[in-house]
Amino acid sequence: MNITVVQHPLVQHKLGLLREGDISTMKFRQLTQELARLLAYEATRDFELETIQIDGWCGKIDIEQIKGKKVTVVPILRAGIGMLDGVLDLVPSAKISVVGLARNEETLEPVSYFDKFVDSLDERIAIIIDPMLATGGSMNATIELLKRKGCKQIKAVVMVAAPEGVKAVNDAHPDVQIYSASLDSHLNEHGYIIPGLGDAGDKIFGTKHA
Ligand SMILES: O=P(O)(O)OC[C@H]1O[C@H](OP(=O)(O)OP(=O)(O)O)[C@H](O)[C@@H]1O
Ligand SMILES: O=c1cc[nH]c(=O)[nH]1
Ligand SMILES: [Mg+2]
Repeated sequence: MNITVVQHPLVQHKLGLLREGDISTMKFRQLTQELARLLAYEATRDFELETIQIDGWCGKIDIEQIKGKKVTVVPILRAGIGMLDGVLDLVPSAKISVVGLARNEETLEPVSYFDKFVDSLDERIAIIIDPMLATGGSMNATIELLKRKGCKQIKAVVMVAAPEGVKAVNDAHPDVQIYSASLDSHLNEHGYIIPGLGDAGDKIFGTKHA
C-alpha cells in the first residue's frame, strides 16, 4: 500500500487526542490545525529547490528557493477547510483551489456541489487536504478534477485513512502520494473509518449530532 504514515511523536500524540469520543468542537478544530501543519511539513519535504542570486548585506549571495510556480492547496469542503490554516502557516503564499463534495449517505458516492480552481494548474503542485480518506471516492473525484485541468503533481494529505480508500486512490492514481497520521483498520457498514474520528466535518463545524 503506497502511503506515508507520519510517525513523528507530535503527530501521533495529537491524533490520539483527536480520537476522544466526546471531544469539543474547539479542541477538535485546534488539533486538526496543529496536525495539518505537521503533516504539511512532511508532504513538502521533497519540494525541489533552485539556487538564485540576491543582494545580501555583504554583496551578492546565492540562496535556495522553492522551484516553480506557487503551490495550490485544495481543501475538499467542508472538512478540508479545518486543515487549511494549518497548511497555510507553512506555505503562506499558496494559492487556494476549492472543491465542494458531499458523500451520499446511502451510496457513499461523492456528490459535487462546487469547485473553483486557480490558474496554471499544469505548472503547480497541488496539495489536496481532507481529514478523512474513507472509500476514496471524494479524493479520487478531486484528483480527477485537478488532472482534467492539467495538474500533473498531486499530493493528498489526510489525518486518517482507511485501507479501502488508500487502495482506491493507489489503483486509480498511482502517481499521487498520500500522507496520513494513521492507516486505520477498516470501514464499517456505513462507510465510516474504524476506529477513525467519527464525522470530521460535523466535529469541525459544530454540526455534530448527539
Ligand atoms: O473517502 P470517502 O468515502 O469519499 O469519504 C470521505 C469524505 O467524507 C467526508 O466528507 P463529507 O461528505 O461528510 O462532507 P463534509 O466535509 O461536508 O462533512 C470527508 O471529509 C471526506 O471528504
Ligand atoms: O469516517 C469517516 C468517513 C467519512 N467521513 C468522515 O467524516 N468520517
Ligand atoms: Mg461529513
